[in-house]
Amino acid sequence: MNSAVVKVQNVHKDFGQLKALNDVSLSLSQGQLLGLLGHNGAGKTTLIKLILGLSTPDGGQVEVLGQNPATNRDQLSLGYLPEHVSLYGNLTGFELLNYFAKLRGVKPARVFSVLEQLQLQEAQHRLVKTYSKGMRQRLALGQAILANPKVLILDEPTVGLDPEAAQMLYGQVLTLKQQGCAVIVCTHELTLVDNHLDQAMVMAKGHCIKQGRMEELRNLPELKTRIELGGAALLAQKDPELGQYFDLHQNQFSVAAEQKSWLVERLTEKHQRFDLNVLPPSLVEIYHSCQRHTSEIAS
Ligand SMILES: Nc1ncnc2c1ncn2[C@@H]1O[C@H](COP(=O)(O)OP(=O)(O)OP(=O)(O)O)[C@@H](O)[C@H]1O
Repeated sequence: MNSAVVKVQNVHKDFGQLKALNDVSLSLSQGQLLGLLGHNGAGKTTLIKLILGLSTPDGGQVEVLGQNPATNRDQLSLGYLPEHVSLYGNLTGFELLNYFAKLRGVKPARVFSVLEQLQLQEAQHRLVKTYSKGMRQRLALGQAILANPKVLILDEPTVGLDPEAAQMLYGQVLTLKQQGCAVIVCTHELTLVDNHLDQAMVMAKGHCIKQGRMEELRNLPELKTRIELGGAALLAQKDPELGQYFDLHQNQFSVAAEQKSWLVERLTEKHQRFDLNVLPPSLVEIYHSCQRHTSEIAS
């Protein structure tokens, strides 16, 4: 098992009376992608700022690559794509990345490889102000990954992008992840990241409501796995034990993690049905189930 490259332990952060972070912990290993989710004002950006070393916690500890990011920020291999990026429109894509490369002591050859990786080589000599939103966002990702960061933080990276541009951006993020980069993505676009995350953390009112590996979260007892198959209604009628798990409205079986194996076994062994489509709980369902706990938290 890889050791954690980002370790947040029991952090607190207050702004006057407001407890922006309340006993929040997380741990992320090399090559893992963590989704940081939560309503507006939940504390996601505050947490990101602590990890980036842009602010310090009032309690608890933050370690990035074994160091305190607040005191060793310049030495840390950290990339950041903020939610609102302003790029110099009167520079070309190449000039812009070259500028950041010089600033960070990155070899010029890396600029070419990043432009190629992000499929911007054809547009590299055009002014950035002529780029589409998707191209600008890719360029912004380019500046974040220029120095080959070991940890990359993305704040709402796909807002305003069309589905194709958004998928392309996540394609790039997955490549970085495969190369061992640990990635934290803060997003409200749950459907887009559902299949890509290794871990998710749901925050509300400065608390961590739920966190874990996606397999664990999809097996939370309060969530239902859905099973589709042709003629499900007839089968449910014939077999009352199966029938108790039949959802008439959705025309499918709906079962908690605990009974999932039983149901699948029943369908395959007793009824010899192998044409099942098993649909585990989605990230949206996980998120909404967590939000139900939010009202129990005092502001
Ligand atoms: N510098 C600050 N001074 C005072 N309050 C702050 C400061 N920064 C954040 N807050 C407050 O802390 C809480 C958490 O803010 P934060 O920006 O971390 O939320 P968020 O989850 O990133 O929200 P969003 O999804 O809207 O970006 C909010 O109530 C916010 O108003």
